[in-house]
Amino acid sequence: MKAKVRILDIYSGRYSVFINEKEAREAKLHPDDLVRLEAGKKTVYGSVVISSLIDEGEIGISRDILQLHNFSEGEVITVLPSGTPESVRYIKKKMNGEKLRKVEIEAIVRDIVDRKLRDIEISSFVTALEINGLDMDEIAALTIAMAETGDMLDIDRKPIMDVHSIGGVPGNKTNILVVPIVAAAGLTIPKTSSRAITSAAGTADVVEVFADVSFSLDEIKRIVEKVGACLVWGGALNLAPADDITIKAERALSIDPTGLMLASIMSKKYAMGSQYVLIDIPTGKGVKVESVDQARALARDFIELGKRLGQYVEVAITYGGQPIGHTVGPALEAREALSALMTGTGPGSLIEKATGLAGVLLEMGGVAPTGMGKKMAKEILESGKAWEKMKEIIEEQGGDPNIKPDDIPVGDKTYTFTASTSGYVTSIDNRAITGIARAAGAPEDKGAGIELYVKVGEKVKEGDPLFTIHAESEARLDQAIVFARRTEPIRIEGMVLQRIGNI
Ligand SMILES: O=P(O)(O)OC[C@H]1O[C@H](OP(=O)(O)O)[C@H](O)[C@@H]1O
Ligand SMILES: Nc1ncnc2[nH]cnc12
Repeated sequence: MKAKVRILDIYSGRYSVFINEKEAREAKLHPDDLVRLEAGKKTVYGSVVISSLIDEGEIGISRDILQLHNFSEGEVITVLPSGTPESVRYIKKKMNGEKLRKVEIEAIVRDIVDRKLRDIEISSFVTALEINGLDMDEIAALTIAMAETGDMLDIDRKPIMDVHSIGGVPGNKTNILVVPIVAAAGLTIPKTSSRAITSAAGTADVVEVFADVSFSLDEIKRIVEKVGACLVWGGALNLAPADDITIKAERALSIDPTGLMLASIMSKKYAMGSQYVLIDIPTGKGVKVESVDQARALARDFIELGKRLGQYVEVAITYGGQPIGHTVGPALEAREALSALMTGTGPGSLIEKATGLAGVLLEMGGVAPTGMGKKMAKEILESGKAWEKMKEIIEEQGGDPNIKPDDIPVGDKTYTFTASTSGYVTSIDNRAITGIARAAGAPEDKGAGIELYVKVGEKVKEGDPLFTIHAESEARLDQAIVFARRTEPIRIEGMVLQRIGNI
């Protein structure tokens, strides 16, 4: 059918197309059916919403659809039903535990990017990958398909360095220190990050507190050519666009299937033209990788995938048994990261990890002799050179380079938990800490999160403060308090762990 475009001020996070009830009946279209919109040479897919608010002869286009193509008000377009895409059959194959061929993986990725697959099918694909996994041939095919369905960055500098954490550990603001340290040593490091996937704050969520993170490829090229680095959100770019679509499903389910994680991370690195990549695998209880053996196996996969993509990859297995530093949540983490850069000091776990990772990159990039990288990274941090570089990055990314960490607002609804007994802290539960910060509103509420006053091994006295929850609303604070009471994230030697009666 032909219809006149009516642009609707609706933004729902779904690609909805609104059709008049009578016309939908005549065309045998039902709610959530996939339709093809043809405007000249451009084809866009959307899901049907039936509405009497739309007149006959009109088609309502949501703002989400406008992001895919700039339809104009009153433009006449063709609307056609679209059958189930062939790639759904391949998703079912993976659900049954079968190996996918390269062409099948390419079809799935193309249909994800073209929005022919809806959220429900994408979630099924992500779930099938979580349950049945991918082998290295499938991962390589997925990585290349993800990269090649988007744009590529071409920066005329060598070598191009990169760092990426697989995440999972709360408070992991480390790369906000690593990037300026490495760039201050003269290396080029165009860093893209995702927003939170399983945690309460992804690096992009934290940087966004004090600078813009959404840029076009041309803007990134300009920033990186000027200051040697950036700290941006990969999702704002058309780099491996299938990645950010699948991340949405991962975030909703709080899962990060290993094969998809490898493809997702490495497709972005490939598209950014990175030649030397350092992957951080936080390892410990309650994170994505719980044992060193698992971390080694994953490291081998990253290195092998890098070889197939023509990249030199090294992996650092890092301690992920408790949160990094003392803060969790975008604004609180931004304060801690900026303060460490500004003063050259901070929590041991943050400084040690950041200078350790930066040191590896300095050696990989050939600016530090083998074994001397960490020392050089520490000197760059302590001398203030990393902070100077960070100020350049902040300024180029539209932030205030004279920002003071304490100027950053944090949630003013607070509640502090205290020690119920005296003793040593024996464990801090990563999952519970993330759950509390998320219940408090992070990462969407930037000021929400947790300030930790103790770490594993420290001695506390009964009544000492253990952690403060910050939230932006009383309702969120109450939810976080309930979650914290239920999970008791900080364990102290001598504590009664459970009370069981009436069995
Ligand atoms: O912890 P979760 O949310 O699962 O993982 C997502 C985080 O891990 C990576 O960190 P980085 O950008 O390398 O610092 C991603 O980019 C993202 O910020
Ligand atoms: N970009 C990304 N995609 C998937 N998993 C990740 N873990 C950390 N970063 C990730």
